Amino acid sequence: PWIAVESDSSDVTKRSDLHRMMDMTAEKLRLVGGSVEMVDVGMQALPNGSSIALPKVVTARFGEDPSKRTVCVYGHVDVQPAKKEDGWATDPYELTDIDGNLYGRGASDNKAPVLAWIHTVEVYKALNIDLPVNVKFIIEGMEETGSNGLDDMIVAQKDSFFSDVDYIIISDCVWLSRRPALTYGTRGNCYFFAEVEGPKKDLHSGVYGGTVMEPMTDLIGILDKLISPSGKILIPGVREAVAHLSDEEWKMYQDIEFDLESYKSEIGLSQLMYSNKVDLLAHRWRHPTVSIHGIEGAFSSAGTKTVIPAKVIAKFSIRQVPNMDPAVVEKQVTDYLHSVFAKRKSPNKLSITMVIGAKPWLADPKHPLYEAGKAAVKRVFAVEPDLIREGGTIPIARTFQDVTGKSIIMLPIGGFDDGLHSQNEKISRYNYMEGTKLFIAYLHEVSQIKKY
Ligand SMILES: CC(C)C[C@H](NC(=O)CN)C(=O)O
Repeated sequence: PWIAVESDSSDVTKRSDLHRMMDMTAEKLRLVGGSVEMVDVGMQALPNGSSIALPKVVTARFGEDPSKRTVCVYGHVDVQPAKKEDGWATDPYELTDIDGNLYGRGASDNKAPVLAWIHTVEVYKALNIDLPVNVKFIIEGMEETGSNGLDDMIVAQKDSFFSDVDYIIISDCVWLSRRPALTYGTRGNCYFFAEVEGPKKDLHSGVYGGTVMEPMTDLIGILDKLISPSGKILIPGVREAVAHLSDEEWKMYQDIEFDLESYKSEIGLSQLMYSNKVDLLAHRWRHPTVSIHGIEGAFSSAGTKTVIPAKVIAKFSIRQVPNMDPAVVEKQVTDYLHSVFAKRKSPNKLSITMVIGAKPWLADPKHPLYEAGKAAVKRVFAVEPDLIREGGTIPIARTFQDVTGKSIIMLPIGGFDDGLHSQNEKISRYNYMEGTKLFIAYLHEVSQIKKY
């Protein structure tokens, strides 16, 4: 039933579904014996000046034994948008089991991993075995749009909910290959809207074309100046801020099992930006990049409408890395695009807004949490895990680290080919089941950690 809920946090018309999803999450946690709270995190301001209630954050607690360690599991139950007509083979909101894979929007990102964690505590209860550690949960519904409201909640509950938490565990990422992995870094994300506004209404391109400077032409012109075809970011100051790749990191990347040919065939491309493993991994994990996601207001349906759109809004984002800072990136991008736009001498109006400013996160992979992770992976899968970073963003990871001062581990169970945010997202039954075993084993290993 979780997949059937269209808990798309980016679409305000789906907000009631998102509220229902949070209620279902709370109910599930209650059913397995948790002390559950639904925390009101306030309102979300919308671009049109109105506001809408944010989904409540669900917290839960299992066990309060002061002699045990306490872990806090973070996850999210909101999803990215999905429509069957995007090219899905099945209904994205109907869980479909094909050949041992469970398809549906949010299957891997992040509903199944959240359920696997809930099943973990349920298993201990069902077998009448005491949990080896106290377990807390914090499950949100706005991760896919930047975790709106959660930062403030963490600050507010730093000395209450988080006071007895020793470690934070996040399972909102995927393995790099078929080998299980432990993740010690994520990139951040600065998400921008660039709006170009021209005539007061859309125009017929035959009647007016050639007489006006078109907003869409202006917009495409400035977007083209963000990044070169070979991937060089053209915004002054951005590349200069990036932390240097150390010899130790280079060696770590070199030792990781990763096949470029399989990567190419997984995504259906004959050529990649880099042809050696270390460069490719470094540009996936610890270099910034610019991606252009879409243009609102542009004609995008089938057919041939000959319109000059009056107002267009580009959506693009910069995955940022240590030592970049979202506030600095915001200024660099805004100043640069305005200067590029000024050279066009267009009468149209440009405005740039940064709507997400999520920081990158980096942990020490030598921390005992990672040793515990290695032991748990070995126990369940009988292999050593890869130590990897993640190119995507968990907006709240850095806040957890900075505000609570607790150590974090990312313990993924999703497969490398799960298709997060894409068509036909899935999680395999194998990863779901073995992943649950991994979590069960991990709680035991964490209980064995000596004071750090
Ligand atoms: C800020 C982004 C929208 C966050 C998003 N996170 C995830 O996909 C994590 N599962 C991302 O695009 O990286």
